[in-house]
Amino acid sequence: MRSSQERYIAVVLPFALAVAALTLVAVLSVSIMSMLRAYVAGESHWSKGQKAAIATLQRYLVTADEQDFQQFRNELAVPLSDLSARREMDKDQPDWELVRTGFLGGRNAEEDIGGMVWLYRNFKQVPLMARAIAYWKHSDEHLLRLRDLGERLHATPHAARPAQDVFLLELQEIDRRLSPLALGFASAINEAARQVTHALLGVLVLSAALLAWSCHSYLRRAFLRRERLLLQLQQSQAEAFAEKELVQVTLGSIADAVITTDQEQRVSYCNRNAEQMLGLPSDMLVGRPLDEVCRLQGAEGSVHLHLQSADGRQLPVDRSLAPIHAPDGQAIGQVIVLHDASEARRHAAQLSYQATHDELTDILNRREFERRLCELLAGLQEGRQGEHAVLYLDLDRFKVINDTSGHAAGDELIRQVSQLLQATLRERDIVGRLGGDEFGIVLTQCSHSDALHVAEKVRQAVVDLRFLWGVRSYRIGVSIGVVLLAGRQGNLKEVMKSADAACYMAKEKGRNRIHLYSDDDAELSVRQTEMEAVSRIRAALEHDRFCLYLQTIAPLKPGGQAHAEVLVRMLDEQGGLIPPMAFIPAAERYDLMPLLDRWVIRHAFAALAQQPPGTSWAINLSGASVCDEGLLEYVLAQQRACGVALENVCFEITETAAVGNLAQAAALIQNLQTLGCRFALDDFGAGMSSFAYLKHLPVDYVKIDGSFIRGILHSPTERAMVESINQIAHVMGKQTIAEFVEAEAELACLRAMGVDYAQGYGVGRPQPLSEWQAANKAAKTTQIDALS
Ligand SMILES: Nc1nc2c(ncn2[C@@H]2O[C@H](COP(=O)(O)OP(=O)(O)OP(=O)(O)O)[C@@H](O)[C@H]2O)c(=O)[nH]1
Repeated sequence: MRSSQERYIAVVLPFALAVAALTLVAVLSVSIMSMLRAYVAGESHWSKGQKAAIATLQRYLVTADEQDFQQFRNELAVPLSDLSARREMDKDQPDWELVRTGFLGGRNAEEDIGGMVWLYRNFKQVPLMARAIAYWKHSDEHLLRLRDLGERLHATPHAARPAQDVFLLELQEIDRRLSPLALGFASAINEAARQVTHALLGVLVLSAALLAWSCHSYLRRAFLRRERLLLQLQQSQAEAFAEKELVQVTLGSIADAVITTDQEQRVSYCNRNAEQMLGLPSDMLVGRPLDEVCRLQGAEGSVHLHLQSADGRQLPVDRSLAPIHAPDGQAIGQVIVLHDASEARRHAAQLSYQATHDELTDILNRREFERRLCELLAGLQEGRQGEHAVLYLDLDRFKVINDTSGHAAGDELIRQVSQLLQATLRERDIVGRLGGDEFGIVLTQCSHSDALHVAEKVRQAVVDLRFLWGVRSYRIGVSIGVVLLAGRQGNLKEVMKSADAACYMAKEKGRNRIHLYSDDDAELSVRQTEMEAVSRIRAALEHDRFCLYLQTIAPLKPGGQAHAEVLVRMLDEQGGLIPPMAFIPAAERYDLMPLLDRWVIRHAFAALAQQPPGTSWAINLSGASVCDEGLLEYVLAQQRACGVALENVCFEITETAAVGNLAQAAALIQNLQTLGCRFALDDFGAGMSSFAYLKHLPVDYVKIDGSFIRGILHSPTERAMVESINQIAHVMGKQTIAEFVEAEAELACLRAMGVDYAQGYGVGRPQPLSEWQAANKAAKTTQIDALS
């Protein structure tokens, strides 16, 4: 952008130049005119001198008066002086004094001489000037002749002069010559003056026209520019107005309070919401110091503040500040935006409450309970002093209330127990619902002896609670595990595990009692080992860390079809095999078998669907799965998912599982048989009254318990048992499978008895699925041949 000085120069300079040019032209014109006028005046003196010289010489010719002759000389000196001045000027290096003396002698004014010299020197080549000078130069010869004639006449004595006529004639002849030259010079000079006058007049007119034209175009441009600026201004004004209007409407309609201040922190604007929040109208706010009208409380620098309005109300607000800057960057105020945070903070408080409290009981949830316990343990780790205790509570036979009076009754009881616990305990104790009918209590700063008393007080309070639901009245008990905390002691996981195990022990020992955890409690350690196994099984289920093994069941009669039993192995985190005995008992005790059975069904079905047609596998079902009402649907869903032929699936259930759940087992067997599945009764003979049940169980195969097979070669009783099982099964239309067959002799004996199939190391060891697949492909037929 040009500075104002530059703009001023840009405007003024053309005019200054035009005026200077005009002035120059005017000065030049006047000077040249005055120089020409000097030459005209000089010519007049020259002519007068020349004329007077001729006249006085003529008179001298008659009078011979010396005075006349002197006058002649004086008069002639005028043109001759001009001549000498001119001749001096024509030299390369003129003597200016001689020039000046010459022109002065020509009766020229002293002040004109400079201009005359300048004009002569600079314009002698210019045609008009050159013409005048030519006349002037032509006169030289005649002037000099006149001088000579005069001198000659003077030198000739009067008497000796020739006839007067000779001189007179010569004089007249000179006069005749000089007169036209003088006239020519004068007219040339006048012509020059005229032409110069015209030319300068033209230049002047042109310059004036030029000046007028540039004035006109400048003014026109300036006028147009002004018009344009005016127009822009009007637009800009309209835009500014619209923008201001938009800002005002926007600020007025936003839900936050907007306040602007000036440099002195005085309110310069506030919108409608600001008026409401601050409790004063705008005209009472504008101009007042911000601190006076907007009183905020809260930590310095915090955006979460409380605003105290003029009428004393406290409003939670979030504040944001933004400085306002002038175009030069200087801060000229700020914008303060206050957001009414009541709703947001209420919502946040509610969310935080929900995240930390149990929905049903309003006491702490498990996560918050554990977080607080964790804090306490961290304090102990850091060396903080104090004795505390953790109580793990599980209501006894709570299920009964749910089952007899419904879930709503159970919920109500859980609520009442929560209130009871809170009422029984001190403020500073931590009470939370850990899930279901389990509660956790941390007795903070409570001596160990007191802790056991408090636990007992809690137990008693629960026992004393008479829960009424409709016409029914219930009394419940609670089993409590207690872990005493002091000094550096374990992490949260360990403490909770110990409390849980202690609670379990309280249950095991007959319920409604307190069990104090101690590290060297043998029963507890068994329980903890089992619980660890349970968590390992759960993790393995979650991460699919199981694999399938297969053990061949070979036919002992020609034409019989080989099949195989599916066995499951667990993998540890490193992929190592965990034998069934290390996890099946724990899975059975902690109700994980249905999950495990489902895992096997899903994977075995998928693998079997990929086998050659006619391949048949037996899958074990635990007692718990026999009672699993959803099992049938699960089997169907898996069949649909992988398309396995159910005719190739045989389920094995143990005799004890079947007998323990006879009705469910019979129903399940029938339902699955209808779909094409077959059934085998596993470990047959192990039970006390196996035969009595066999007729109620419509199985296809009976698997003779391995304990009998081991004795068939040496014990007549065992052999008789196997024979009778085999016979009775055949009579009932079932096929038999001998388990744990190891020796060739056993095989021969079983074949002789007419047992249909054999399974055991003597037939084939359990193999991983892939190995079994490869081996079975090749050996499928030869194995049968070898056995026959
Ligand atoms: N009404 C209700 N029942 C629940 C809730 N959460 C879990 N349960 C039930 O509470 C019962 C807890 O059973 P358990 O603690 O295993 O058994 P119990 O009947 O108390 O018997 P023991 O603990 O062995 O003495 C289960 O039947 C759950 O379905 C709940 O929020 N409301």
